[in-house]
Amino acid sequence: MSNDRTPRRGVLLIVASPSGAGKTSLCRRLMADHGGLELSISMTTRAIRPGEVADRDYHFVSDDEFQALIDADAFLEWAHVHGARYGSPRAPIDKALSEGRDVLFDIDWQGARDVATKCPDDAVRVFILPPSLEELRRRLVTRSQDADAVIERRIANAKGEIQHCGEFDYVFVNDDFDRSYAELAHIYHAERSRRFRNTWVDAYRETLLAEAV
Ligand SMILES: Nc1nc2c(ncn2[C@@H]2O[C@H](COP(=O)(O)OP(=O)(O)O)[C@@H](O)[C@H]2O)c(=O)[nH]1
Ligand SMILES: Nc1ncnc2c1ncn2[C@@H]1O[C@H](COP(=O)(O)OP(=O)(O)O)[C@@H](O)[C@H]1O
Repeated sequence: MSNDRTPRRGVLLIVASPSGAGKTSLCRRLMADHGGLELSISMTTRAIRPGEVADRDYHFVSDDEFQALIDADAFLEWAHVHGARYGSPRAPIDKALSEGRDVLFDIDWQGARDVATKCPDDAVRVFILPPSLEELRRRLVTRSQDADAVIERRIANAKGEIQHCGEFDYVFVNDDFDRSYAELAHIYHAERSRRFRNTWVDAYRETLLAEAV
């Protein structure tokens, strides 16, 4: 029997959380463990942080460049978040899906809602809650990549984001990192296995049924 598991229909796995809850760390590990998963690298008008790498973490662009991309309909979705603009470029997503790969998004609730409206069968939305707002602050301070005023703004925005967690398909609390990672990986594996995504099964079944026994 062939080991070919194509064609298949890709998952658009969206991970959202308030800033500091741990979504970037969880997404990085999921990417490292799964070769068939492509990270959607967003465009943003916010400043680059210490430790970030341009075109790996984000494509950093000016306001004018971002506007030109909106005008060219180059985003699957975009939104204002924490005073900057962020968007998911359409072309790499279309390419990954056409090649049968899955796409991982680290985007906010507005982007999650938009992608789920545009791609209702393929979007899978995961929301990550912090154990407490006090712990959220501790993580943002420990990460030490943002100025105090930026941290305060993110904490102030956290409640607004948490209010939207009811719109998501899956929600869990990121207390213990390894346990949370296992939860995210299980969600991804289960969603990948859904029958309608695995269109190769039709041909596989016929081969099995034709096998002489
Ligand atoms: N709608 C949307 N949100 C995004 C996109 N890229 C990042 N975000 C969200 O913007 C928020 C701020 O991201 P960032 O500046 O990296 O801060 P962090 O959440 O502290 O890592 C987070 O909620 C991200 O998930 C995007 O392309 N579209
Ligand atoms: N389960 C956890 N327990 C303790 N610290 C964590 C946990 N998950 C993530 N962190 C730390 O919290 C900080 C914020 O995590 P990050 O992944 O950057 O969050 P986000 O992308 O949601 O803003 C980082 O320093 C990260 O190492």
